[in-house]
Amino acid sequence: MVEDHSAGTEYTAAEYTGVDQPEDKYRGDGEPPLNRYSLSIDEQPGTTSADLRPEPTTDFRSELPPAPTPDQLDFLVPPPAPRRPEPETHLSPSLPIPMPEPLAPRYRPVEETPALPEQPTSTSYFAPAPSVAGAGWRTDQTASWSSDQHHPDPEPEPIPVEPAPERVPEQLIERAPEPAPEQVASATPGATPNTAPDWGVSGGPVPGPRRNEGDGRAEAESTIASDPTAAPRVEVPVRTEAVAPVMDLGDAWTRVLAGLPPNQRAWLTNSRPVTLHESTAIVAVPDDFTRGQLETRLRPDLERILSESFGRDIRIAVTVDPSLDPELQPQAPPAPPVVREPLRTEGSYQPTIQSALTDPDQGNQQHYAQPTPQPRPDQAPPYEQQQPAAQQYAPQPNQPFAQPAQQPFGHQSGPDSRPPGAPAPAQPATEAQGEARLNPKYTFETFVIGSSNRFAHAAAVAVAEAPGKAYNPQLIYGDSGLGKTHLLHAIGHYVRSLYTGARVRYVSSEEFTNDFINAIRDDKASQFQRRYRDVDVLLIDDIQFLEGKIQTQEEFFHTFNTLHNANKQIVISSDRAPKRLEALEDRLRNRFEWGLITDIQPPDLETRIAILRKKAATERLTAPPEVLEFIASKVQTNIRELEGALIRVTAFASLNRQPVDLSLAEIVLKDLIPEGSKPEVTASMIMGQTASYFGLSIDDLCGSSRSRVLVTARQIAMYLCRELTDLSLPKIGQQFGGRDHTTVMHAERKIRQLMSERRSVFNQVTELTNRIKHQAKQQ
Ligand SMILES: Nc1ncnc2c1ncn2[C@@H]1O[C@H](COP(=O)(O)OP(=O)(O)OP(=O)(O)O)[C@@H](O)[C@H]1O
Repeated sequence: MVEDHSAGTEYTAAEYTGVDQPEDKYRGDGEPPLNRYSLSIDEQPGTTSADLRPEPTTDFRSELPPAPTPDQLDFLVPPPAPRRPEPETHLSPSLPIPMPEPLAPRYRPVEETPALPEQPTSTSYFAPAPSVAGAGWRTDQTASWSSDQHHPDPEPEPIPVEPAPERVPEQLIERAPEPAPEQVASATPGATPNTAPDWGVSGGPVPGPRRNEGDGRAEAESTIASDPTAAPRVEVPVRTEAVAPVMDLGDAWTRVLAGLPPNQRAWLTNSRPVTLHESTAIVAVPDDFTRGQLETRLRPDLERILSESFGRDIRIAVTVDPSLDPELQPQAPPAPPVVREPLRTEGSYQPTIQSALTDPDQGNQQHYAQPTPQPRPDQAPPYEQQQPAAQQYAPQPNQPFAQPAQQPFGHQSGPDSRPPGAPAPAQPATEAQGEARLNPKYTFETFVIGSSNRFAHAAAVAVAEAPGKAYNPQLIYGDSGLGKTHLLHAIGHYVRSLYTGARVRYVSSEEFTNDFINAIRDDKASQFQRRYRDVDVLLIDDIQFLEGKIQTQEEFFHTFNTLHNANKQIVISSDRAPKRLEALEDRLRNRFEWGLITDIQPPDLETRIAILRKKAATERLTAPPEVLEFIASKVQTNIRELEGALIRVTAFASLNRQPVDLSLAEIVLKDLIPEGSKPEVTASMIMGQTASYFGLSIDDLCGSSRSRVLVTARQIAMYLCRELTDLSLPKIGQQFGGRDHTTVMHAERKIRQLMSERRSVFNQVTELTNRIKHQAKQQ
């Protein structure tokens, strides 16, 4: 069954082929023959939202959230009301989806939840959590902020080693019996030996609770240490006999430089320590590649030396500051597009996706034009600033999910402390739009429903209609390219169209991580918290990216709790079911299972055809039905790849000034989709083939050179990774020297565009695809 909400009705065979054809029931047990445009329906026109509920026999999948254990509820203050009765959380595939209930908060609404600033600051990274089972910081030395995705390069590129600025005498590092007097003096400027400064330790036992000295900071370690029930810490030995503790990150950094072997120290040539916040040392590096090296290869040694220097556990967080790159400085254009720079906090805050979509150098903004014709000024502003959401995305009357009318979003109690029914605080439309950061193309109207995504879609609609009430959180998982991001954005648009002033924020987990690091670095904790906690709906994409990032998980845990306690909606996407997110903390995974988990499966043939048809219409690509069906029959698992195939076919026709027909499509797709089982293509195959095709090295592809040939080669390789592998954007970015995911997004768009404009690029992509697939088949 395939539905298209853009017209408020479903696709019918007649609509698709232009002739009247009898409706055909979707069989569900196989795919219809190719010579039949059997976009069958089983619903009648005039469908309402109730019709979006899945039929009892559809193959949607849900996971039954387990009942919470008492310790999961302990942290809630006030103690939670009894959890919702079973039927509401334990969905059975054989039941229709329960539609949102008017008042079904999971927990008794907090009477007067204090506004955020008054909240006990001990519920966040910036002030540690109360002592809760499982809520303490992990202190084992293997804990790290970075993903466990290691960069594949075996060794760093040889970089001329510069002498360390100040070499600390060997004996101070290894076994100095007593701190050298001058060392102590420099390490504790203005401090008496007995004074425990904010960050430091005196070398004695771990101090007891020592909190809130007026600046909102906290010592998580102290909290844990004072809690006799806390898990034993894996201590970095406080080597007061061997190493004089330092109080200053600069001094500690000097020891780091002195203590590393030359090949490792080379990576720090242009790096600089920024600040020490609690147990986290922020280090700035010039580029993402170096960041990758620090986060993977150098991390153990860096953290060991820093921990020894301070006499307590120190972890590093690495941030990118391109101004540290001496090569880039003279070439910097007046207003360079920030592609690889992660999110910054206040002031220089750059919504990464926004910049990628709207930056003239980063692709075609028209590409993201609102698909539904909108009255637009000649000079269209960035999409976030186009119109108030209520006008822009107001659902059409015949849309089945257009049930609630526009209403203020403020009827729930929570940290915003708005009285029930009070209108939302005045919020400039442009600001609200910018905050949400939604791609206007990803709406429910442009989302094609089939049996593979019906449940996820229906739940998403329900969540958008009753945020914080229907299912909270909602978690959507599925393989790459199946529409998770699309659904998240669609929820955001729809909420904003239904509730005036609703504060919606979309963020990828990678951006959340970068934002968090930068907030610590810049001491902008409260802005960070406001950004993610003062929202009505938080949409967080690709949560698997948080795996292994212990402190970001910690912060997200508190963000989640704050929002959930206030009945604010959280929607999460993941490439796996929560149970399989092994490197996420249990308490987070448990919380993900509180709400509703829906998966998205690869679409069936009918849905694929409908998606192609929709894509062709929105991109104004002309392709006859038999070509769409041919493409849909060839590309079966990934919708992004499906769209890519359509683009290749139409680009080829456009370059050759030929009509798009079946024979042309066969030629173009012959090598793109080989017969038989799909060979597994890996990123390293793509990078290897691309490098040799262009006469480059893999290091060139990963490096920072921006020569024209290199940029094109790199972008083609990224495009092919996106099209031929299941790797997510951040993972592809990692492969290419730790680049930001927006760089990959940009590359994908750029190559799609260039393929239809430049024959050379089209040929290069085609030839490379052939070579890569050929190699994959051999293996
Ligand atoms: N049901 C659908 N109807 C229309 N377009 C779809 C549908 N599902 C996916 N798409 C399109 O496929 C492309 C990939 O989807 P999306 O980016 O949402 O996938 P994803 O699951 O988030 O992938 P990843 O995990 O790799 O980020 C997008 O252009 C999206 O609009």
